[in-house]
Amino acid sequence: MATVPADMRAVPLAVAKLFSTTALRFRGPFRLCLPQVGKSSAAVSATVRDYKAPSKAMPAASGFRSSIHKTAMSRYYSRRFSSNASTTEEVWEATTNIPPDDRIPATIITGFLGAGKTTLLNHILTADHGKRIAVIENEFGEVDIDGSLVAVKTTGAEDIVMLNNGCLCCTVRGDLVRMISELVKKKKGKFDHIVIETTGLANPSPIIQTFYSEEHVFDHVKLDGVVTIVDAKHVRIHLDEKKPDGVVNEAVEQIAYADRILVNKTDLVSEPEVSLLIKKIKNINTMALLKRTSYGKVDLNYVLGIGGFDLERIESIVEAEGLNHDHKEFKLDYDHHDGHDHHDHHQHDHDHKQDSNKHDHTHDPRVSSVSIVCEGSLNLDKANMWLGTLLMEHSDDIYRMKGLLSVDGMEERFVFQGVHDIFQGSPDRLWGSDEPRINKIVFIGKNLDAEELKKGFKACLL
Ligand SMILES: Nc1nc2c(ncn2[C@@H]2O[C@H](COP(=O)(O)OP(=O)(O)OP(=O)(O)O)[C@@H](O)[C@H]2O)c(=O)[nH]1
Repeated sequence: MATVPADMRAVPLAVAKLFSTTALRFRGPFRLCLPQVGKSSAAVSATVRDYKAPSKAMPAASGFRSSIHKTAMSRYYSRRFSSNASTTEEVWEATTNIPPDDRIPATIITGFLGAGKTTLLNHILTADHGKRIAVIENEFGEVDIDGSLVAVKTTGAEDIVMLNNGCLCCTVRGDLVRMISELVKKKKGKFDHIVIETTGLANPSPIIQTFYSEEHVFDHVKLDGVVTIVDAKHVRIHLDEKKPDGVVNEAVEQIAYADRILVNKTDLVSEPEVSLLIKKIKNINTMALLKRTSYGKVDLNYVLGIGGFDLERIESIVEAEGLNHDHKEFKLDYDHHDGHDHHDHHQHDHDHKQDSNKHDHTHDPRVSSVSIVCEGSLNLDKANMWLGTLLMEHSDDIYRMKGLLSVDGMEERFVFQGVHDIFQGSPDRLWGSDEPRINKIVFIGKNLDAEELKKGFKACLL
């Protein structure tokens, strides 16, 4: 089982502490790190509790192939891991443990069987965006690799590795790690971006976690975003499918983890059907941006280089939450002066006002988004305890979260993002002197108790 380096792990783990002056990445019992009041602070990245590593046993034949595709050469722009970690000496030492962000960005393309993943991939590979793209494909069963990927022929793959019979989220995650490691070792400098196409039955969560839990991957590759392509014609059947307790509904999960959602095959359905579907999708994930597409035709900037896991982008994401650029009807009616939440129930109410005939609650009701928008400043200790305890107790159910917080005594805003038990946080820019201190948090997950979350948050306010 790969672990994070010892110097990153060597932190006391006893106390739940979220905001801190140190930048650490660790596993073990939870510690969140809040800033020490009066000191500048740096990023923190943490794994909340011990992560269950994938089995190292390789299946006899497992489901990957990788290839590097060339289009025009382009310069790769590096970005820092976290924005402005102006630091004390102690902090500086810690922050040096976090690799500078010249890591290779990786995009996960997910979506149910037949939704159009390969079609989108081909669009990406044949478009003129100047990026050299390494592709990792995960297929179930035997496939004709040359036949199934048109772009291999048109762009010329430098290297193809293919493995079959396994789902990336289950048995072959070890292969993903190995493949990324090999790409980095043997081909670094020859590609600018990695695109991973999952099988239609993959749950994105373990794949996302691989980018944080596997040292070799984390050090060289950063997750750029999860793009979920949805079959507008058929997805509803899958979203509505009742699964036995404990069995994942992949179609719902794929939507829940997404940074970008492409509602594809819009040529096959009527406009009202698409609108209704979009409402269902937004009930699951209010955070992702969404576009309608046909044959995966989308501006590539919309799916590549999106920084879905970057702390620097948290603001735009929490600002945009519910305000989908493609579908303005999902704008949520924030009251910036009274703390309140937006939950799928709220969204349902909202939708019903617009169309009272459409009672469309049939997706897995356990997966939803909760947003909290509230002015005020948080007591440091209470916030640490609340968020720490929340993740300790519910990290399995919290798929993704993002937030921007005002902490009492801290001059900067604190931004964070998390996936289950993985937490990254950092102070970003200073609050403006006249700027209202508005906290914004979005949770996406299973069985989220909106009232409880709201109550817990409010109890941390001064
Ligand atoms: N009408 C229509 N067909 C589409 C569209 N996008 C993809 N298709 C077709 O849908 C079929 C499945 O597309 P793929 O791109 O192979 O889907 P996939 O998600 O990779 O499929 P799996 O790998 O089997 O899960 C193909 O025949 C595509 O040509 C679209 O927007 N409209």
